[in-house]
Amino acid sequence: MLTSPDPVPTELTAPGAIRLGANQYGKAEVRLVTVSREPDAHHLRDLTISTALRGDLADTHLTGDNTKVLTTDTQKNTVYALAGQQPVGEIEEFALRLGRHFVATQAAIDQARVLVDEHHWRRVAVAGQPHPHAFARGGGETRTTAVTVAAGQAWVVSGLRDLVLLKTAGSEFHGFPRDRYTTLPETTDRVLATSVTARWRYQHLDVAWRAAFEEVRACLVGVFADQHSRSLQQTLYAMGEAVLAARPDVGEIRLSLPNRHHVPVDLTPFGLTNDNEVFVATDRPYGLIEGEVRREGASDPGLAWHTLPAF
Ligand SMILES: O=c1[nH]c(=O)c2[nH]c(=O)[nH]c2[nH]1
Repeated sequence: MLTSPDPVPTELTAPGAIRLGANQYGKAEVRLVTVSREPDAHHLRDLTISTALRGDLADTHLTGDNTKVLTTDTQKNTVYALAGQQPVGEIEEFALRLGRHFVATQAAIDQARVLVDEHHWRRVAVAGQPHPHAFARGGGETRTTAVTVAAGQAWVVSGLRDLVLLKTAGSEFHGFPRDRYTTLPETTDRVLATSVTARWRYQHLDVAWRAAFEEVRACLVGVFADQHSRSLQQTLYAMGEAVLAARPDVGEIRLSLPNRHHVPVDLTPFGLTNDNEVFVATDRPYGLIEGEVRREGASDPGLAWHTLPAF
């Protein structure tokens, strides 16, 4: 005999209003390369740009009426068109131009988010001379910005990622609790390595973007190199503290520091000693140390961090 299934609790079956939640749309990872051809040398910029628009976009979702949808194809074209009208300048300036363009020209759009990554190329040297128009991709480090434009306001969070740092002295790690599962030896002399992702919020827009970026980067690198580290956590805080001390225009900084472990290899099976000179660099798993360092009394971050991650 067939039995009817257990009744489903009514609160799970009762019809409730179904609504559209938060949404945004845009073109992700538009690749833009510009060459400015000056008489003596060419200058190269290599950017990846993502746009995302928010606003009165219910119709396209609910009825398929696209009258308020500035197409993602148009957003991509706008990136190229604005780059063609004047030099892109600093990534923050270009992101602000793009974001302001979308909010100013589209009645239905009240928020634009623009992420820009800058990829580095170094001018090559040939016979010791800087070449006028040949470049080599400069490592993996990327300069980033995330700009939000809304109702006459704008917020800028700039940063970097894949800044790989390593030091062979000045790093200890000990004093941690040992339980029945702890095997990690204490160390007073270890290799410390990480790949820095950093994002910091500017409290206003009147900033010399490149100089500010260089100063923040120099703080991060300088502290990593010079601080005597008792943990990557201590290093994270010291890096953030140095940035906030150097840059009053930065309200807070967020850091993500993977611990790229360098483990001394046991050479005793080979009848050898390892005097802290031979390591295996392991890629996973890795410790991941993350945190924010904030300034008391910083300005309201508004929508600044809502850009990150993209959604
Ligand atoms: O700097 C460190 N912090 C940790 O929390 C940790 N944990 C670990 O295994 N090694 C390290 N190193």
